[in-house]
Amino acid sequence: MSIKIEGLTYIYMPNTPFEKRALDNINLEIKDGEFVALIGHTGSGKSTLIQQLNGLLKPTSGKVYVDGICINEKGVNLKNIRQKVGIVFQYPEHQLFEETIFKDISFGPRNLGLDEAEIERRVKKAMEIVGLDYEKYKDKSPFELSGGQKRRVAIAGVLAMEPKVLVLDEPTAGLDPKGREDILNQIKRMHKEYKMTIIMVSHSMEEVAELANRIIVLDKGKVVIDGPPKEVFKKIEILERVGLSVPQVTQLFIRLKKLGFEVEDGIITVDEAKKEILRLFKERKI
Ligand SMILES: Nc1ncnc2c1ncn2[C@@H]1O[C@H](COP(=O)(O)OP(=O)(O)OP(=O)(O)O)[C@@H](O)[C@H]1O
Repeated sequence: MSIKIEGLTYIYMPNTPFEKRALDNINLEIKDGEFVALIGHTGSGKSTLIQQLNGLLKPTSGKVYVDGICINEKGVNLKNIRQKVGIVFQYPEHQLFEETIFKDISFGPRNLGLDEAEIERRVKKAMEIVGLDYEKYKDKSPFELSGGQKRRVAIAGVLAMEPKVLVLDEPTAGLDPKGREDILNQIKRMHKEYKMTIIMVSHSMEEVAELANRIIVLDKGKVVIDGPPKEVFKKIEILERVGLSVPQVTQLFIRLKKLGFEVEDGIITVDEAKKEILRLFKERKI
């Protein structure tokens, strides 16, 4: 299922002194199965853009197509679109409210009017994807859990709608390193095993280098770079101009090269760095 964005502009509070052009003529196509990272400095328009993907915000001008359907036309069933494109907002655990984890995760499917067996199947599957044991947790209160676990329950609530595209707005914000790693591993699984299309907003270049197949860089509501991580992280000058950087290992290898070591270009993950350092040792270049 693809998402296509044509000439999308969005202005907050138009024709007032507070008018703000948050998105400025965005053109994009996101294909089935992609893992896209959306990065950009604070205020660059990332959250505004993702809210356009399921019709939560309506374009000032331009169009958004989901699965070939223009979602901005009158009469479009937005409930249907929101089932296909699930959004996990920042700190989604703040929206947990039911007394048990089962009830919380089943809230969306129940609203769809599904029968009890189907609701249970979906809750079980969603909990499995986020790594929460169904029998152990289903009757517990979500408020008894750790921060990372609460977030997983919240994500499971969106997964229970069985979206084709999952949009995550800074899914690791505020978590400790273990919580971060767990959530990232689960997102990786959703993409690999469950074949979901993932769009992830992140401030961490390390996370993005590790996970995404494609990076879209926003600045002042415009797309300034769009490409595979290795290509994007070569454009250091543009990234710095828009207040971003490259992963720390990339910075390290750029310095090693400047110092005269014969290192490969385009090292962006810790794993690649490890292999490259081992190669240098083997070939006695360090
Ligand atoms: N409800 C709103 N009313 C008016 N202006 C807004 C509103 N929401 C966002 N903006 C403005 O629109 C621009 C884009 O904001 P947006 O939240 O989309 O950026 P962002 O890249 O998601 O930032 P962050 O990384 O801080 O979440 C900013 O200048 C912001 O101040």
